[in-house]
Amino acid sequence: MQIKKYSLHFGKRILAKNLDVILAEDKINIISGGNGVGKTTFLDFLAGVGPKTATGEKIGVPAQRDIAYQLQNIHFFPTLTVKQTIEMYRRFGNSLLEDNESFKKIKQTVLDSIWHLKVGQLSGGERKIVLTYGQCLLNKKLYIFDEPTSGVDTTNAKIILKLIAALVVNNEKTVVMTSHNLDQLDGLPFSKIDF
Ligand SMILES: Nc1ncnc2c1ncn2[C@@H]1O[C@H](COP(=O)(O)OP(=O)(O)OP(=O)(O)O)[C@@H](O)[C@H]1O
Repeated sequence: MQIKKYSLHFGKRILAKNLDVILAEDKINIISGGNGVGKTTFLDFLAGVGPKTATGEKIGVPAQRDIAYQLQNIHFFPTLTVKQTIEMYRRFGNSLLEDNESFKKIKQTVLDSIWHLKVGQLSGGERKIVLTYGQCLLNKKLYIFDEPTSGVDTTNAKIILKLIAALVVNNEKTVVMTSHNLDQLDGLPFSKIDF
């Protein structure tokens, strides 16, 4: 997948001009850069929900129905239990993926102990883990995550990233995410795109 001549401006403020971005198919693509450089807006553009002032030619980017996009500040049904939430994702997605070691591990170490709690009762980090687990179950071609590990402790961040890596390694999906913490990606296949 490739974006040619990506440009973004807000009024007179130019954030990107004619950038060419190639997305690796076999690695997690990390959009990296300081606060406010336009990382989230690029993800919005990729997902087809960006502002009109974000433009560029998308080559090989799938249709919106084949894209899973997890926003940074997740809003979800607080009265559903974790079990109900995951079961909903299972219906939409590919529950066979749960046989993967990373899925099993996160289920056992995190999800099982909160399985019957309501999403509204969870901590911010726990909520993120539940929803990232669900997103990874979806059967899409392109997965976009905006800072999936922010607010998550180091141990759980590693587990989440392994889950995301399983999409590219075992499942041949394209993954794009933003992160301010590249150290967490040590040992995982990733390719950095600087903004
Ligand atoms: N609708 C808008 N009108 C004007 N400026 C905007 C609008 N939306 C975003 N911006 C500005 O564009 C810049 C890029 O925003 P964006 O959310 O893409 O940054 P980011 O790189 O993801 O930052 P962070 O790392 O802090 O999340 C910011 O300075 C933001 O204030």
